Amino acid sequence: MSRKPIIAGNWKMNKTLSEAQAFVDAVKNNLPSSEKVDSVIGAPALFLAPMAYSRQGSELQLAAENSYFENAGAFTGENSPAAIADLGIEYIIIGHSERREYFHETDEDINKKAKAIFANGLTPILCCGETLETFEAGKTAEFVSAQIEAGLEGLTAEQVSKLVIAYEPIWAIGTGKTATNEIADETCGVVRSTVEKLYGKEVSEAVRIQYGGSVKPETIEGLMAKENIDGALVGGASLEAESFLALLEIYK
Ligand SMILES: O=C[C@H](O)COP(=O)(O)O
Repeated sequence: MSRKPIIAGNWKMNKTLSEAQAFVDAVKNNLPSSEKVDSVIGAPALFLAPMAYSRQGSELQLAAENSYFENAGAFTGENSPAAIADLGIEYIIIGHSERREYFHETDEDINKKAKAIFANGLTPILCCGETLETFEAGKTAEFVSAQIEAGLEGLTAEQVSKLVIAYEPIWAIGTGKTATNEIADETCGVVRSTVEKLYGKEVSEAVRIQYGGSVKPETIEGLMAKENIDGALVGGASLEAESFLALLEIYK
């Protein structure tokens, strides 16, 4: 089965609105066709409404970097998935290791977010990945499998077949240490096998799995050639328009 690649930037807490708008202006007419690849930028919630307006008519898709799991209520400072969906954007990233580590998000929170995002008609990009300690102890497969099982709890087969999962070894994020293509593919394969165990072959063949962690324009082609890798979630190399476009060059 051929899965459409999805290359997603994750800006994290970077840029001002004027910088974000300059980025959209620079990339919006230079992206490959969405028939070949989904080209996505994950931006701070503050910028999503103006970016959704200025990307109109282009191939640029947008992601929020997080949301809450309730649609409304007394949750000061949180962003509603319903309000994000109303902006007309496509994805919400959930369970990034920075959210898990610095904001103490649990697998249970992340699972509730996945359900809320699907209920609002958007697609979650569900992140998983192990620490250096877990990697060095040879426990990556069991750790990542457990994160996936907990994250998918109660989702339907139809939902999971539309899901995007990002495997990001924490030791490779922002460190310049990309996992080798083989390690990245092997663990993306573990993710796919976990989905197969839970939902069967058809769903596991449909789910798209990204690798993330120090992906650069020079390294993306080798990663994308691997069987189990369907895309990339990219931090640093997505911040400049030129570099983001270079990540997509192989799809032009
Ligand atoms: O979400 C993106 C990842 O955390 C990777 O960031 P990085 O490409 O700067 O290593």
